[in-house]
Amino acid sequence: MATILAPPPEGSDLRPVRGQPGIPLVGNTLQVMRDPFATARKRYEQFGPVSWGWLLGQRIVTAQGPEAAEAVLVNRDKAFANGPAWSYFIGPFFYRGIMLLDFEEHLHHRRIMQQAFTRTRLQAYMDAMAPGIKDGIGAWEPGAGFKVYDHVKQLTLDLATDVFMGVELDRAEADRINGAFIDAVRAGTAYVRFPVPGLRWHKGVRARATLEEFFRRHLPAKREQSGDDLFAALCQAETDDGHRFTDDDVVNHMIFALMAAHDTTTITLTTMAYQLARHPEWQERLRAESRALGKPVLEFADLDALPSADLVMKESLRMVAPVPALPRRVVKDTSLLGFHIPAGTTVILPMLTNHHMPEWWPDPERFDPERFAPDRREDKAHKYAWAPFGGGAHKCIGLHFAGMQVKSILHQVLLRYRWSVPGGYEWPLDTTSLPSPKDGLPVRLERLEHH
Ligand code: HEM
Repeated sequence: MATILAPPPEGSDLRPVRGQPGIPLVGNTLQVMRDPFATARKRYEQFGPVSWGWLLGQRIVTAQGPEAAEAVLVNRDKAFANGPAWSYFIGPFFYRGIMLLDFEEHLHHRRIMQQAFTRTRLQAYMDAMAPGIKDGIGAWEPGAGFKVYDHVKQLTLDLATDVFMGVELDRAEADRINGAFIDAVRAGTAYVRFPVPGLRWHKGVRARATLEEFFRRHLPAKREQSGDDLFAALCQAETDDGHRFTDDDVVNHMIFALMAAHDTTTITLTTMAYQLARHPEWQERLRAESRALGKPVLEFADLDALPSADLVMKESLRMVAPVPALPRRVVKDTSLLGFHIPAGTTVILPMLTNHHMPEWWPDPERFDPERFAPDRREDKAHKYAWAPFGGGAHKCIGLHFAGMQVKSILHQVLLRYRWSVPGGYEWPLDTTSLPSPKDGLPVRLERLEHH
């Protein structure tokens, strides 16, 4: 039975949001988790872009499509807040991370943080990660059943110690910090979960304490010395008018940035590896481009010299958006595409399924990187048709960093290895948390003799 979320104010020409809410609290959670694509499609066909239902213990309005995404992300009336919406999912572990701040305060922090993502800084991060990539992938063992996801996850985690923390750690300490980091992320990204103390939740809270203690201990030294890592950059970041981060800010932002950077890049690289295994002609095309560069390590100046890698990265981010949904809390009554949304509602932008809408993407299930080529540019159908990095005030601050890291890793891997999957293989994509292959994406990895 279709019901309305709330009646629009008398005399307004706004429409009520309709939906099939399901059982209170639980609602459509299982269907959405199991098959977000089919569920989104059905809702869109039944109710249009804006509908509501119970999801993950809350009354949730799902706002589908790029037009809704634009309205919410641009947030002209400041009706949509990040903090209360994201805190519900990740608050205890990523407390006061920049994505959880709002409005004036967020802008203030964002201006300072921008200083850690300047061109000069990015160049230094890129140089810092090259040796770690070489060692990391050099240790990969060729053969059948090589799990791409697990190896890439480990690699990005190891790189985080160099590029993000810049602290020399003995193995035991590195393992302890990595372990805490994994627990915090796992607690934070477990989508099927309510804020009830449970095992994962408690582990996450303990992990948060370990990370806080770690960063606080190293902070005085970082304040003293300059360095090419993000930790040093956040310690030194200063706006033109002299604003800097407090010690607490640095700790909170470091813990959040580690999380924001890690799983997202891992998912992007894994999706690219999957598509390049299924489409060997694309893998060869990218390899040829990398070889043509004639150098084993990608440099900052080479970032624009891999156009096919760009196309494949964009198409992979379209097919599997690493952040599958962006939540916002409505802080004052507002309207969205002519629908009345009362204060207190949580609105979700489903980026994962938006990228598969046939209204905006011809043949959306087809891997077709050329759709982003200059003569086609299907993403130009709407400014928010392709929005894996979000948009508006909270648009991903690390998007160039992500491109740099993905390309640096891919370049070295393409020169050293070839990989394949059996014909007809399709990965089992788990969409209950951040999207990832349930089987870890096993490939046959082959070492190339002359790289
Ligand atoms: C392909 C990889 C990545 C994807 C798809 C991605 C996606 C996103 C998205 C969708 C948001 C917006 C969230 C919202 O509006 O609620 C975001 C925010 C953010 N991302 Fe990324 N991200 C990636 C990599 C990174 C990296 C590598 C870093 C850090 C080096 C990073 C740092 C951040 C930060 C700090 C924010 C919060 C910005 C703010 O609230 O002002 N991300 N990211």
